[in-house]
Amino acid sequence: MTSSAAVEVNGLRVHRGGRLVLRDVSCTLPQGVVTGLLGPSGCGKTTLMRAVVGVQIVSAGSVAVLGSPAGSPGLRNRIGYATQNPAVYADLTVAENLRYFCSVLRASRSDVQRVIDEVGLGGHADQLVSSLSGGELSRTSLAVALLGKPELLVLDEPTVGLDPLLRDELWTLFRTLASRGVTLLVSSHVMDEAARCERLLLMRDGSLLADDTPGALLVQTSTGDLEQAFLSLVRAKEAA
Ligand SMILES: Nc1ncnc2c1ncn2[C@@H]1O[C@H](COP(=O)(O)OP(=O)(O)OP(=O)(O)O)[C@@H](O)[C@H]1O
Repeated sequence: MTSSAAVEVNGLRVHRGGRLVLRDVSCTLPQGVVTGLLGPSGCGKTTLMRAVVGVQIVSAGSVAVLGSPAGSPGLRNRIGYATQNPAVYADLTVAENLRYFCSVLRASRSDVQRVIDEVGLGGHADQLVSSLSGGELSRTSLAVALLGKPELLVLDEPTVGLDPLLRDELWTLFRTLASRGVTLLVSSHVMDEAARCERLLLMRDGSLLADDTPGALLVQTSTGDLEQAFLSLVRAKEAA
């Protein structure tokens, strides 16, 4: 593992439900960088994220995270993971959930207010989670992932259902965190989010089509936008 790599994935192969859903995936996540994981629904984004977090049974290959094998007990408090289906308690308020997870993680109590402010949920802190909108719920899940100042954040479609203003604010937060040295892996199936990432992993049908900067992908494919670049890479692979 190189010193600047927070995550190194080598020859990762995963079966789910008897099907091969990750096919020899290899990639590197540089430390302090926002890496976008993009590709169509069902291509394997969540599965790759689960492997990085260490909750996915793998058939072959290796995943090293912050210098240790993924899933090592010592990594637990160093990684924040926000899933697509928020794992928060519906019958507690936003602040109660955060106080609960704060004690589970043994994070500082002052973190609760910090993360509420970071995700813009100040007006909803005392609201029951069961009454939140979809976007507020996903921001609550993101707030939980931010507790304890993790070194690696794995965020599965954190901006789904958010209006453009909130999306913009969250991407600004992601870049601020990265500038402090946090490594972020952020999935999306919306190509217009790709341009906001410093690096991109483009995925299709369980394989990586590209692991590069948005600018380099445009140059490599001689295209003007990342949607076209993705299509060009798909066609090149099919023609090969
Ligand atoms: N528990 C499971 N059992 C069997 N197959 C599964 C399971 N979970 C996921 N899969 C399959 O694995 C493949 C990859 O799924 P994954 O959730 O990683 O895709 P994704 O790119 O994250 O999709 P989306 O953007 O829709 O969330 C899909 O074909 C999916 O149907």
